[in-house]
Amino acid sequence: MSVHVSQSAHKIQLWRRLGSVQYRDSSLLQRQHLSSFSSKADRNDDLVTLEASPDTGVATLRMHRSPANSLSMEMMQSISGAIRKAESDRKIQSLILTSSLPSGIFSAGLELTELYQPDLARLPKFWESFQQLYLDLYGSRLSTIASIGGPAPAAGCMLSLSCDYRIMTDNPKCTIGLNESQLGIVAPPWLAQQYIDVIGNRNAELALLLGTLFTPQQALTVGLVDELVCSGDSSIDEMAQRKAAEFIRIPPKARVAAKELTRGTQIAKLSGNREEDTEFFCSFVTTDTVQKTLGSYLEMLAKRKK
Ligand SMILES: CCCCC/C=C\CCC/C=C/CC(=O)SCCNC(=O)CCNC(=O)[C@H](O)C(C)(C)COP(=O)(O)OP(=O)(O)OC[C@H]1O[C@@H](n2cnc3c(N)ncnc32)[C@H](O)[C@@H]1OP(=O)(O)O
Repeated sequence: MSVHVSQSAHKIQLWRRLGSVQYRDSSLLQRQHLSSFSSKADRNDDLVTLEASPDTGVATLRMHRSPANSLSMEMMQSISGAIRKAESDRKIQSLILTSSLPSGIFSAGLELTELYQPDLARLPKFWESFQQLYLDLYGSRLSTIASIGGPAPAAGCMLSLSCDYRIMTDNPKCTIGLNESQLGIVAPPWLAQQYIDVIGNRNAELALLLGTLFTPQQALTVGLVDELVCSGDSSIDEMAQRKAAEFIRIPPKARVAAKELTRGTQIAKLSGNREEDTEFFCSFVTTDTVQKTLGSYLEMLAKRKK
């Protein structure tokens, strides 16, 4: 245990050195005015919808935080709340996670305004909500199916990695992967581990280094998604329902125990390390270097749109 703590302390020092100046005051970072990236807190009440069908045992969780289902703190809390609500209904055995945005975007990952020029009081709570969402979804007793009808970068990819099965629309414009390195940041260890577990060490190593966003065909080849549906085909929902029914046919206790076999260790690891993980994140993301890179990335996104 003491070895583990001192190694982690060493890692924190390393990240601090990577960012040349420690972020202390938001005024230090007010270089650019990015008017389109200014929102922080949003209303908790209309970000997701949960539709439970006791007859089939399947619940569908639809995300609709416009414009891109990016994960603000409230959005993550809403998704976590909906997962727990579905779990509390003993008739429900399966959960389909999908987006109901007209654009089809599954999720654009973490809300970048939470990371750029962050509210320092909110930042640890934001990260804890991200950890909690991972724990709730990855550790759910329900069989979980991600129905991915659009792009799923970074934490959007994490949402799908935390499910038991991933179905994606076969549209080359819809990409998926952990692209954090392109933003000058890095996925937390528990998210990187999910990637390694799903696509294997070598694929994950390369993809994490390069920040690769896989097309659906590439994602299928590396095993990042399990099945593709022809673009424009509305049957992605039907396929998700069919898969859910297949999982439901497995006796629940055996299904949950099988899941525990492969996920229990990672879940216990983060559960016992949340404070340190949060401290690490806050000190890393607030370094001047990371803030500068995030600022440039946001500008690039805004320019690309124009
Ligand atoms: C133990 C310690 C840990 C150590 C590590 C510490 C720290 C780092 C860990 C941090 C982990 C981060 C994980 C993340 O999730 S970071 C977020 C990464 N996300 C992205 O890179 C996605 C960026 N977005 C896109 O690529 C595209 O928007 C798209 C999702 C592919 C959709 O493209 P398109 O259909 O063309 O739509 P637009 O680009 O026009 O976007 C529509 C709309 O949405 C806004 N937006 C998009 N993404 C985000 C976002 N992530 N946050 C906030 N807002 C976003 C975009 O600006 C447009 O807005 P407007 O319509 O208002 O202009």
